[in-house]
Amino acid sequence: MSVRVVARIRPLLEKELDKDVIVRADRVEEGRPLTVVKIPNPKNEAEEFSFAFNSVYEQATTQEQLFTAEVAPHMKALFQGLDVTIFAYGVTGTGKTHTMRGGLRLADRGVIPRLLSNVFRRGKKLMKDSNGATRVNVALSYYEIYNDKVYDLLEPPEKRTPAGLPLREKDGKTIVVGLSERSCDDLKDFEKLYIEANNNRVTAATKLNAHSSRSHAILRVKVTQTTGDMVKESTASAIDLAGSEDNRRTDNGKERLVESAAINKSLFVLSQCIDAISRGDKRIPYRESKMTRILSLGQNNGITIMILNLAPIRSYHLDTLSSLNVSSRAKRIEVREIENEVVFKQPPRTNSAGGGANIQRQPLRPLNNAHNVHTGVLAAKTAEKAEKPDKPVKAFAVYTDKKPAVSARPAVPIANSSQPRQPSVIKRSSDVPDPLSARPSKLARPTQLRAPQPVTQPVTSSKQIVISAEQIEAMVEKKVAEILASRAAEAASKPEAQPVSKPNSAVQNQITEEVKRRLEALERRIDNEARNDDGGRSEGLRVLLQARQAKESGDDEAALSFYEKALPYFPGQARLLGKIERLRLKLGKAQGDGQQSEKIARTPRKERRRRDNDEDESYQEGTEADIEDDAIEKPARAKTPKKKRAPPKTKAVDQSVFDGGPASPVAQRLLDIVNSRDVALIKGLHGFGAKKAQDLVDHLTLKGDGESGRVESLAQLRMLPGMGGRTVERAYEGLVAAAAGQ
Ligand SMILES: Nc1ncnc2c1ncn2[C@@H]1O[C@H](COP(=O)(O)OP(=O)(O)OP(=O)(O)O)[C@@H](O)[C@H]1O
Repeated sequence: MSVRVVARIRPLLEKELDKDVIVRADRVEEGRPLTVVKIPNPKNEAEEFSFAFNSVYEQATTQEQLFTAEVAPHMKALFQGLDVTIFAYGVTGTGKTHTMRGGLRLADRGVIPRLLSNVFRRGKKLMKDSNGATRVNVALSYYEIYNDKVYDLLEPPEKRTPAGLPLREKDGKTIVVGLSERSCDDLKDFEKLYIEANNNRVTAATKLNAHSSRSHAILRVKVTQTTGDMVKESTASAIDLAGSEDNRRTDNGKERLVESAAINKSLFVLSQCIDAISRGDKRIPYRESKMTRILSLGQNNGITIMILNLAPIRSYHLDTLSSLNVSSRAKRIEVREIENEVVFKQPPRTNSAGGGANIQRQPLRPLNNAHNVHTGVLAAKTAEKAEKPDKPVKAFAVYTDKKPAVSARPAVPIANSSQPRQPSVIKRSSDVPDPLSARPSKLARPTQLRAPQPVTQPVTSSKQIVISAEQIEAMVEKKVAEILASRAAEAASKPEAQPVSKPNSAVQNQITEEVKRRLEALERRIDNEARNDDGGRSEGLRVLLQARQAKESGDDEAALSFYEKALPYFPGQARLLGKIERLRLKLGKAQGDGQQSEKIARTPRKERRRRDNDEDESYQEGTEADIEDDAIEKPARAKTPKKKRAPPKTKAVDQSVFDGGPASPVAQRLLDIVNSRDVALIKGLHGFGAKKAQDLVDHLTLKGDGESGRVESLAQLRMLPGMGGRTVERAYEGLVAAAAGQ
């Protein structure tokens, strides 16, 4: 299922009563729930932007209403073994802490105390209903991320070390090493702990909020249910993020500015992660901030609810628009709804006969991943009941009121939690392949909770989600080990080949050191590439690495095969083709199917050089040839200012295509690329950089997903911001040249 994103508009504060209200909740149709936030276009007040969410809560919404609609329905799932994450996001002073923590009066209590109250109540009921056969334990940990450092809030501030607590990845989850955990028996226990811990949290008065949170606060509520030797554990995480701040408005002093920079940076990384996930990128920059590592949006299993807090007044206008944009994209993020595994307690170790050091310990046996009955059944039932829309609608919708956008492209209201949700509505059909946004699919869930069973196959996603840095690391490590092993075997099988004066192991060491050094350089290079990757380029480089490794180990057949596999990632790359050709010759293979090789051989050197220069600049910087020749032997090349590339030489272009004339096939191709809104694709256009591509996509996104957001002609494209001068012509000529070179 997708991350559920709901918006909450806070009421006016006393000092704001005379201020101009510009944000309002709306519905797509009379009689439907509130699912739309409307806000004027800052550049044209007559125009209004609309952002659709799963649910929208207006100013008068009480704490209880929000909790009942958004959090309470997931408590059952928590006890069935699913992790639940709720986080508040928004600009400073918009009500995140109010939503999560709330006030001291009963009616003002926020999501966190209500959640705990619900957990204790359910736990007690479960124990009672099972006549004591099931025990439920609740344990808390509470920490903050302040200036990108993690501090335990359950420990007094004197105990903090300057570096804070380290993070580590374990079983696919990020854990804070050395974090304390306190068992909690009832609400009173919790409140005492929570109030004390909050006194340790860094807050300060800023111009925009008298009690501004200067840190992200993460409360983890671990629920452990024990029945006999069966242990089920799940965690509810409630996260109160610090708010982004526009320091032109805050008058922040030096200390506040440092905090603010850390807050803004982590929130920026979060928005980058959201963008990358919603685009289907392979690399998600989670690791660039501790907050995103911990939040692991889209990587964590279970249920995730994002509460976007909004202030309704004009002074927040641009900030509100920016957080509306980010959160709208967050709705595209899919999370896998998988319960945590049930484990069996270890029998106590004894020294009796049959035991002893030689006996292998029985490993903890995961139960079959029994899936969430509640949401699964509910979803299935409601999907049946739900009236079927004519066509699936994207979850994300930004549109303006200028056009009859609502009816033209109805943002199907995604049901409020108080109503059954319709996951099928917001999903793309699985049988329509969408290469631009490969997303992890939801796992099939059985409809019945199964009895404990012996180990079964672990459930895996049907699609590859991301190749993580760890996986790449593991892959490279494995390769290094393989090469070292094959070198060792080679050396052992040919003792006569070793110089007599050198002992075998010394030569081996020398070789392995060399191989290691070279592979490390390659790994570093690939890591760098992966950081900047926006397409299949790092995948291509990974294949090239394998080719290089195969060559290192003398396996020319495998090397050739890997080089050939890499070719689609770098089509027409002369050096790569040259390598393939040389290897083919060396292996005595016919060139019949190597048409490209022939083409290279016949292409005059000058022409080849010219074409190489016109090729995608990104490949020029990261070619395998570079890896071999430069990255290993030389330190990273000093960055010299990029020379402006000369536009590719093409035949005279018919100017009418730019002035509203009929679109040629190339013009249509250009428009298709632009309308794909895929930064990676657009960036590949001649004369486009990452920024220009991103700006264009942002502009189109703001215009909405309807007709007004599509570019229908090159003349129209030329009118868009940043598309002036010869930008469009250059992109067009680049495509003409590419077509001619094919
Ligand atoms: N729904 C609400 N009802 C009443 N008052 C609210 C509501 N939401 C926010 N407020 C008030 O608005 C002010 C700012 O709210 P809060 O401190 O929760 O903002 P925040 O988003 O957590 O800010 P920061 O990021 O700076 O910590 C507080 O005085 C709070 O009591």
